[in-house]
Amino acid sequence: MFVDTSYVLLWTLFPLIAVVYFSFLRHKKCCNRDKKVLPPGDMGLPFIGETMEFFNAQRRNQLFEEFVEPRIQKHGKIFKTRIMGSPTVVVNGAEANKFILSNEFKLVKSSWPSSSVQLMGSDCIMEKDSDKHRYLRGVIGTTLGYAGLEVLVPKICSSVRFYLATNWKGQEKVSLYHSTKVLTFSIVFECLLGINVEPGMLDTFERVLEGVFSPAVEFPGSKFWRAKKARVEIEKMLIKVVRKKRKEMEEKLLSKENGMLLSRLVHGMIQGEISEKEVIDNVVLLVFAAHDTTSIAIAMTFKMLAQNPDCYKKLLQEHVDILNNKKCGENLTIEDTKNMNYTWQVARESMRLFPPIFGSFRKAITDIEYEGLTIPRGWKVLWTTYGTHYNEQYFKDPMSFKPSRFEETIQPYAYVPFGGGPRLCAGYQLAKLNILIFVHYVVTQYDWFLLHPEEPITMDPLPFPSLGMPIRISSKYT
Ligand code: HEM
Repeated sequence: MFVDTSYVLLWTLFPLIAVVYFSFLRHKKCCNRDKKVLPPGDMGLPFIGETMEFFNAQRRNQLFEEFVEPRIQKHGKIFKTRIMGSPTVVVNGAEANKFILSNEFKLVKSSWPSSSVQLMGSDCIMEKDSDKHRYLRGVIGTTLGYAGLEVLVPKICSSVRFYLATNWKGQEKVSLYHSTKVLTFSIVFECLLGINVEPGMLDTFERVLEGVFSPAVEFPGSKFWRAKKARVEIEKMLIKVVRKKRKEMEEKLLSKENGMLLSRLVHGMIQGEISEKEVIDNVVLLVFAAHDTTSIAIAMTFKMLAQNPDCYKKLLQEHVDILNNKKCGENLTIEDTKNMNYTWQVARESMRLFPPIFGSFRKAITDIEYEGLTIPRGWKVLWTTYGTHYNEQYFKDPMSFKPSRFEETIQPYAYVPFGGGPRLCAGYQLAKLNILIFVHYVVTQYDWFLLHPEEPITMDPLPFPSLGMPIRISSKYT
C-alpha cells in the first residue's frame, strides 16, 4: 500500500506541534496577565506633553472645567497625561483620594516642583517623611492643641480688632483681600510663631511666594531669581531671630512653654532634635502654607455672603447673639467660636465651591495597582479637590451654595480642601479660628457690600480676586 510519508510525518509531529502551540498560548496569556495596563489618556507632545493646556486653563482659573473635566468625560476618573515634563496620573473621586492620600509614605510621597523646594527649603515639613515628619507634626500639633488654641483666640481677636481700628476705621472703601493677607501674615508670625512683624517683611515674603511655582530658572529679572534673592533676605532675618531666641532660652530667660511655635522649634534645636536650617525652612513653609490659603478662603466666604442675603442674615444673627452675651470690648473665647456653627458651614461651603488649593502632586515610590490600572514607579499623581467637590455623587446639586449640607455626614475624602491622610493640613484649626474671628468682627462692626460683584477670580497658582475685592464699608456705630 502506498503510504504518503508526509502524512506519517504530520501524525508523528502532531503531538509535538500541539504541545508547542498550547505552551505558546499559555505563555501569551501569562504575559498579558503580567503586562501592566496604564490608565487611559493622552501624553500630548514629546516632553512638554499637555503642559500648555494645563497652564492656560490654570491661568483662567478653569483648571477643572477646561483641563480635568473634559478628560474625565473622555477617559474616565483616572487618566494619564504629561505635565511639566513628568508623566502624571490624575485621580478623581473620594475612593481615589482616600487611596492616594492615606498611602503617603507607603505607595506615594509628596512631590513639589523644584522651585517650591528651593524657595521653601529642602528641610521643610513637606519634604520630610517618617520620624522627622512625625516630630514636626507633633510640635505644630502641640501648639495647636486645645490649650494652645485657648491662648491663641484672644491674641487673634486683638490682632483683628487692632487691624480694623487702624486700617478700616474712617474709611469708605477697603480691599478685603489685601486686609486678609496682611492679617493672616501677622497672625501666623505674631500669634502662632511669636515673631514680631517688621516693616517690609510682608513684601519680602510675597516676593518669595511669587516664585514658588514659577520655572526654576535663575536669570536676572526672572520671578524665580527675585524670589531667591528675597529668600536670602528672609534667611538672614530669621537666623538673627532664631539665634536670639536660642540665647534667651539657654539663659533660661524664656521657656518653650510660652506656647509659641518658634520657642518649641528652638527648644528642639537646643535638644539636638532639629537643626537651625530645619527651623528656618519650617518657619518659611508655615507662612507659605497659611497665608494665601486663608486669605482666599475668607475673601470667597464674603463673596458668597454678598450673593446669598438669606445666608448672610442667618450668619449675622449668630454673631449678634454672641455679641449680646459679651461685655463691651471683651474678647471672644474658644467657647464663643464653638457657637459659630453656621458661620463655619458657610465657610466650608465657600471652600467646597472655591477650594484654595486645587489638589497636589505625589510621586509613586513603587508600581501602584489601582482599579486594574498601573501607575508606574516614578510617575506623578495629582489628586484634586474639584473631582469630588463638584460631583453630584457626593454633593447634591453641587453648583448651588447650600451651607446647610454640612449638617449631614459627608463621605470621607469627598470634602478635601484641607487634604487628608498623614499630610492633612497641620494648620486647619488656626485657619478655622482666623476665618471665624475675622468674620465676627467685620459683620458686627460694619455694613459692607462688594464694589465689583462680578470680579473675576484669577489663579497664579492659587486663586485670588483680580481686583483685590474692594468693598464699601460703613461703621455700625457712627
Ligand atoms: C484655609 C486655609 C488652608 C487650606 C485650604 C489649607 C490646605 C492645605 C492642604 C490641602 C494641605 C495638604 C497638601 C498636600 O496634601 O500636599 C495642607 C498642608 C499643610 N498645611 Fe494647610 N491649609 C490652610 C491653612 C493652613 C495654615 C493656617 C497653616 C499653618 C499655620 C497650614 C499649615 C500646613 C502645613 C504645615 C501643611 C503640611 C502638612 C504635612 O506635610 O504634614 N495650613 N494645607
